[in-house]
Amino acid sequence: MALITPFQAFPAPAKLNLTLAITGRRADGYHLLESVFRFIDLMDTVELAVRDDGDIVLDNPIPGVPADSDLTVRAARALQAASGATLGASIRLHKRIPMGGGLGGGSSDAATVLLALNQLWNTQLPRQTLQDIGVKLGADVPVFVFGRPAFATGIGDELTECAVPDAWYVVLHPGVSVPTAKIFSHQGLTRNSTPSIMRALQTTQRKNDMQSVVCQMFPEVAQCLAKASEYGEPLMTGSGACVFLEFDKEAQAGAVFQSLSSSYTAFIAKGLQHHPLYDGR
Ligand SMILES: C[C@@](CO)(OP(=O)(O)O)[C@H](O)COP(=O)(O)OP(=O)(O)OC[C@H]1O[C@@H](n2ccc(N)nc2=O)[C@H](O)[C@@H]1O
Ligand SMILES: Nc1ncnc2c1ncn2[C@@H]1O[C@H](COP(=O)(O)OP(=O)(O)O)[C@@H](O)[C@H]1O
Repeated sequence: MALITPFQAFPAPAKLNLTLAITGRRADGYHLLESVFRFIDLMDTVELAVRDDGDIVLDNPIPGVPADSDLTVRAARALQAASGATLGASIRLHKRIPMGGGLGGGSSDAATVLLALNQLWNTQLPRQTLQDIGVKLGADVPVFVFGRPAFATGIGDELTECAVPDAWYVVLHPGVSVPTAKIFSHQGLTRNSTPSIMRALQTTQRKNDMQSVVCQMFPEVAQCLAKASEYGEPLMTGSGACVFLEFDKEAQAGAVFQSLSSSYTAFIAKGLQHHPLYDGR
C-alpha cells in the first residue's frame, strides 16, 4: 500500500487584483506589473495523502488538463526536486474557482500543495524558498505562498504586505475564458503606466490595464462591466474574464448578488485578511 497517511483537506482561495498596472516589459517578454492582490473566501479544496513510493498521482484530473500539466502535480514535483524529498503524494482536487477567470485558481492550488507538502513531508523549506519554487510554475503562485494581501511589483513576484479594507465582493463570470498569454502579447496592450511613487495610493487607485484589450476581444466582458456599473464601480480581475464589485457590508453585496445572479454565474465572497494557511511565520 503506497498511501501512508489518510487524505487531508487544504484550502486554496481565489485572489482579486484590486488594481493592476503594467509598467514595462522585460527582455524575456514577461511584463512588469504593479498590483494589489487580496484573497477572497471563494476556494478550491486540495486533498493530499502522503505516499511512500515517491509517486505524485492526481486521482481526478480536470477534463482538458492532463495530470502532468496540472499545476498541483507540477508543484509537488518541483518541491521534490528542490528539497530532495523521497516521499510522494496522492492529490484530489475539488474545483470551485472558475478556470481562466483571472481568479488565480490554478496558481492557488499549486501554492497550497507547496505549503501543505512542505509540512507533510517535513521538508521545512522557508516561505521565500517556496515562493522562488512557485514563480517558476507561474507568476501568480508566489503571492499565495506569501499569504498576506500584497502590493506586487516585478512580474508580480516581489511582494510587500499592504492593508486592504474589510469588504464583500460580488464576482461575475461573463461566460468566456480569457487566455492570459494572448492578452499579454496583444499589440494594443498599454505597457507604460507610471510606476507609483507612493505605494499606499495603490490601494485606493483602482484600474486594470488589461481590461480595455480584453473588452475589445471579448465583448461579453464589456457587457458584463456595463451591467455591473449599474450597481457600483466594477473592475476586471487579472487578465479576466471575471468582473467584481466591492461593498462595505454583506447585505449590500447580497442584494446586488440577487439582482445579477439571474444574468450571470455569480459568486458572493468575503475579502480575507490573510490566506487560510498563513501561520504568521
Ligand atoms: C494577469 C495575472 C495578474 O495577477 O493574473 P491571471 O489573470 O492569470 O489570474 C498574472 O500576472 C498572470 O499570472 P500567471 O497566470 O501565473 O502567469 P504565467 O503562467 O506565469 O504566464 C502566463 C502568460 O502570461 C505572460 N505573463 C505573465 C505574467 C507577467 N507578469 N507577464 C507576462 O507577460 C507570460 O509570458 C505567459 O505567456
Ligand atoms: N489545478 C488547476 N486548476 C486550474 N487550472 C489549471 C490547474 N492546473 C493547470 N491549469 C491550467 O491553468 C489555466 C489557468 O487557470 P487559472 O489559474 O484557474 O486561471 P487564471 O490564470 O485566469 O486565474 C487553466 O485554463 C488550465 O489549463
